[in-house]
This record gives sequence, C-alpha cells and structure tokens, in this order.
Amino acid sequence: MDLAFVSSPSRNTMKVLASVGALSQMLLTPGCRGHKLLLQLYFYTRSGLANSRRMASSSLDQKSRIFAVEPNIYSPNPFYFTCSRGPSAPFMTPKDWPMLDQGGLAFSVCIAKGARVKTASLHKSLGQELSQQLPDSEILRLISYSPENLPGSLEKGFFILPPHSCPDAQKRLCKVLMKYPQGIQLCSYSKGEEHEIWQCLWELNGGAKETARSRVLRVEEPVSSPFVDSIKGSAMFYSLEDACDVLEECSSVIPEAKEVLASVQPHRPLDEGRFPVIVIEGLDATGKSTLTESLRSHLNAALLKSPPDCISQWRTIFDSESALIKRAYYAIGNYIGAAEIAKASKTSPVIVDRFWHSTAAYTIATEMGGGIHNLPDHHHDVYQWPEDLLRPDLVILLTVSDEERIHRIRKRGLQETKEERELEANSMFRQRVEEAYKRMENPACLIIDASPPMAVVLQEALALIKKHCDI
Ligand SMILES: Nc1ncnc2c1ncn2[C@@H]1O[C@H](COP(=O)(O)OP(=O)(O)O)[C@@H](O)[C@H]1O
Ligand SMILES: Nc1ccn([C@H]2C[C@H](O)[C@@H](COP(=O)(O)OP(=O)(O)O)O2)c(=O)n1
Repeated sequence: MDLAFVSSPSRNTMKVLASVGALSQMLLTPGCRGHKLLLQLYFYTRSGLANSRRMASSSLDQKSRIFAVEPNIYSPNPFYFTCSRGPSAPFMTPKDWPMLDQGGLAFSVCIAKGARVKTASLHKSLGQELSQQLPDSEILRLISYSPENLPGSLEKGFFILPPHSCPDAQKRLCKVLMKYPQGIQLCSYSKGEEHEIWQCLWELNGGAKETARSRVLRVEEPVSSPFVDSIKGSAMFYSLEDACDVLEECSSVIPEAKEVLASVQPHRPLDEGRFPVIVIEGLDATGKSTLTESLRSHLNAALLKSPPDCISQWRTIFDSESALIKRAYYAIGNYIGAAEIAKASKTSPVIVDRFWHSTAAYTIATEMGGGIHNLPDHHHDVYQWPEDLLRPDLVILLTVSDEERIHRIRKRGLQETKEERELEANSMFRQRVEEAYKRMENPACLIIDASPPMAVVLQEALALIKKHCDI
C-alpha cells in the first residue's frame, strides 16, 4: 500500500471517497476497524482514478461480461452495459444512465451459474427476500453474459435501485446477501466526479470488501436478445424430455414431481383419433369456461383442460416454485393432457380449455419485460409448436377489453390468484400475454372478440369450427 499517497490524498480522491462514503460506512464489518477499510477505499479509489488500465484487468473485465437490465420506468428497452475494456471506449455518464441521473447508488446482484434447478430456486428465494427487505426499492431483473458464449455464460440476477430517501437500503441489501456467501456477485454503481459511472465489485466473505473498480461503458442493444436466450434455457420447454429432466432433478426436494412424472404416458400420441380437437385460449375471465361448456353440449364433445385433472391437485405447489419448475409442470401437463385428448378424440370432438399456447404465451410475457415491442419478433422460434406434442385442429383465442375483463373477474367473485391480480394491475403484462398468443404459429390462433353476449360468441365459435374442422 502506498502510504505516502494515503497521507496526502488529492482533492479528487477525497471527492470520490465522499461519494462512496455512505457505502463504506455501512459496509464496515464488526471485526474490521474503520481506518483499515478507509485505507482499502483509498487504495482502490486511487487505483481507479490513476490507472484505469490496471483496473481493466479486474476479474470482471477479464470476462468482458455484458449486463442487461430489463425495461423499466427509466428505460423502455432493456439497458446494456459493460466495464472498461479499453481507453477509447465511450464511458457512460449518468445522463446516459437515467437510473443514476439524480445521483445515489444502484446495485447489481448476479447468481453464479450452477445446477439449474438449484440456481433457479436460489434466484427465486433471493428475489423474494430482496422484495421483502427492500420494499421501496425498484428490483429489476438483470442478466449478465459473455457475448462470445451467450447461452453458456448467462447468469441471472437483479438490478436494485433504492429510493434516495432510503439510505439504509444498502445495509439491508448486504444483510440479505451475507446469507448467501457462495456464488453471489455484488456490484455497486455510483457517479464519479467527472460524471462517469463507476462499478465497484464487492467480496461478501464474512464482511463486505471492495475488490475492484471499473468504469461503466454503454453497450448497444444486441441483435439477438439475451432475454430470449434466457427464456429458452430456463422456462420454455420444446420437448417432453426437457421438461421431465427438470422435474426429475427436483423430485428429491419436491416429492409431488414424482407423482407428476408417474402420470406421463410412455407412448406419445401425435395425431390419433378421427374427430377434431379444438382449443380455447385467452386471458382469465375472457369466457373460456363459459364457451367450452356451451361447445361441449352443442357438439356433443368431450371437454378436457390443461393441466389435466389427474395432476391439478399439485398445481398450487408448482405455482409457488421457481419459473423453471413451474413452467416444467405446465409443459408436462400439456403432454399428459395430450394423451387424454388423443383417446377422447377417437369417439367424439374434443374441446380443450387452455393448452400449449397458454404455457408459451404466459412464459414469454412473464420473462420479457416492458411493452410489446420487447417481445421476440414475429416468426421467432419461441412461437413454434413443439414437434412432439399433439397438434390441435383449431385454436380459438378469446379477447375482450381490459375494462370488461376486470368487470367479469369482479362479478365472478372467485378468489383471484396472484397472477390474476398482477394481470389486473399490470396492463403491459396483459398486452404481452395477448400479443404472444397472437404470434403463435402452426397452429396460429383464430381470434374471436368475446365482448358480445355469450350466445353471439358461441355462434361465432361454431361458425369457425364449421369452416375449419370436419364436423
Ligand atoms: N360473453 C360474455 N358476456 C358477458 N359475460 C360473460 C361472457 N362470457 C363469460 N361471461 C362471464 O364472465 C365471467 C368469466 O367467464 P369464464 O367463462 O369463467 O372465463 P374464463 O374461463 O376465461 O376465466 C363469468 O362470470 C361468466 O359468466
Ligand atoms: N396449459 C396451461 C394452462 C395454464 N398455464 C398457466 C399460464 C398461467 O400462468 C396460468 C393461468 O392460469 P389461470 O389460473 O388464469 O387459469 P384458469 O383460467 O383458471 O384455467 O396457468 C400454462 O402455463 N399452461
């Protein structure tokens, strides 16, 4: 340590120290005396200011990782950044980074890649704990990746924006993270004296210690969204095997996973039966149950749903798990449902209340934030039907206005699920689900405006069925 430097710090250094002062105060560990930490801060601060090239060789820079923050109130598109990789790179200023425009601190928390079920569960419990401990902070989804190896290097985490009025948010964040000493990377972000943004990497081993500083650089939005890659690796399943692998991996901790797996038929029907299979899709309270029941009696059809009755008793258990496990359950539910559909279609038409399109549309809408412009482009792989899943003859999507749907939910008076409450509160999420439904292909959804009276909706559905199915 350069003690001469410490004994006569420059004005610049003092200013930067002041800006990280609040953080250092809070990060003092019980066994660590104040002056020791101050010396460390001098050291890293000086290194950052005087020798950015040296800092460029920090562990973060070596990996050249890119961080992507989901769309949020400050940025309608995902926000991409990295750390200093060369002197000519354009540094980011708080103006480029609206989240820090008003000053203050932001944090990123990344969860190291590990066994996928464990990592997904850690992500979920950490997210829940952060929301509980930092109720006033904006907690956004963050992914970090190496551009050379996107799917293989992808790590998930959170980007946290505490309110300015809450200085102890930092302390609370560290308290949560100290419980997870392994595999968690914490970085803080603050404005420097020349309006540049600094990323500080903290080691959370027993106490919090700053280990590297780098300047933050802006990165252009990549052509292929890492958020879409993240969906494909963590919540969307395009084959029964993929989804079963996840439930097998978690069956030692979730015994119900074994029960679900036991309901999977070894033989996978793809196009058995003679009678048409008609799926009714739509957001909650668009009238699916009402229409499917009417179609059942008009067409003398079998009425089935996905997830099927034989596994629906465990639905709430899987709903409370990580996205990976929850969506694996619904994906498998479609395959178990497909076996029932194939059997029933040998003797009558089959009406199905929700199927694969629900699984895909809700997953895509949940994992992609912001407006519908952030959804994967039309014809993207994510909108394609799984090759090993029975393909219905017709899929009808019911749509109604937001106001009418909410009116119906309230009139129905059943207990709302958390997701329904979110749908009610979050019109952007509703729009993403509906738009994702509309982008599905092979088979695509045929849309019926379900706002008119039930009898009118039924007649429209019957007309479509007559036109597209052999009935
Ligand atoms: N076309 C319609 N016009 C008015 N109300 C309707 C119509 N279709 C259904 N409803 C009512 O809206 C509520 C939600 O319908 P439901 O069939 O349960 O929707 P979903 O199965 O899509 O959740 C129910 O109270 C139902 O009676
Ligand atoms: N085949 C299915 C059916 C439902 N889902 C998921 C999609 C959403 O997360 C919820 C929607 O369920 P919701 O409780 O609104 O469904 P119901 O209308 O009550 O059947 O279930 C699915 O992923 N796949």
